Amino acid sequence: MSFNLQVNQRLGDCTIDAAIQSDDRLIAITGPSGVGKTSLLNCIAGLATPAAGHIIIDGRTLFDSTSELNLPPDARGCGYVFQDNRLFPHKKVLANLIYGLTRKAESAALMSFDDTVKLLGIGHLLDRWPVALSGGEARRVAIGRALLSVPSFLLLDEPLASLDASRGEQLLCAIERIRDELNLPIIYVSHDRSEIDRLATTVLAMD
Ligand SMILES: Nc1ncnc2c1ncn2[C@@H]1O[C@H](COP(=O)(O)OP(=O)(O)OP(=O)(O)O)[C@@H](O)[C@H]1O
Repeated sequence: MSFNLQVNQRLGDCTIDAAIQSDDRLIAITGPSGVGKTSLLNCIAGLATPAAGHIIIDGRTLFDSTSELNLPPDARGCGYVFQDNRLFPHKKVLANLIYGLTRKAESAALMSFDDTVKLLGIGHLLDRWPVALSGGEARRVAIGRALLSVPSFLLLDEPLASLDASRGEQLLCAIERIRDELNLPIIYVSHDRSEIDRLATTVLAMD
């Protein structure tokens, strides 16, 4: 099974009570602003600890409150593309991209560096500083960096937010290819129903 998640968490006034099981390689999480979508991703990445539940991805248990198993973030193999990208501002795009790659055998890569750059259309940006990227360019670099880190699974938090229709369509096509060509479990967070209908058949609606 690709995903077997049950997460209970309380954050201030917000209570997360989420459960989903799916064999799909891409599942979507949707719901209104403030319902806890990002907090749920943080639990899956290991950046926050649920009060109770389990997180099992591709048969690998990352968290289980019953057996008190809680893998640290760097043992989870998570490629996390944050809403605000979080590129290293002091490294050029090329250095951001190879940051993860240099820590692992290049032969283990899901896709070669050149193919990743081509898929995301970022070849002309390699010598730029992050501060000189548009929102859509930075998002594509962040996805490239996550893919090149050879993740066991990918978390995409509102990846199309703040992009215009044409840039959004380009990125959606790239995500469809990642979904179809790489054998990688993906969790896609969005509040946009049309994006979700296009990408996912398994949807966790939080409310
Ligand atoms: N560490 C924390 N302590 C207390 N409350 C928190 C904490 N982190 C998040 N929250 C609250 O939990 C709620 C859920 O936040 P979260 O960012 O997960 O929502 P979201 O569904 O991703 O929203 P958006 O769609 O706007 O990004 C919010 O009310 C937020 O203020």
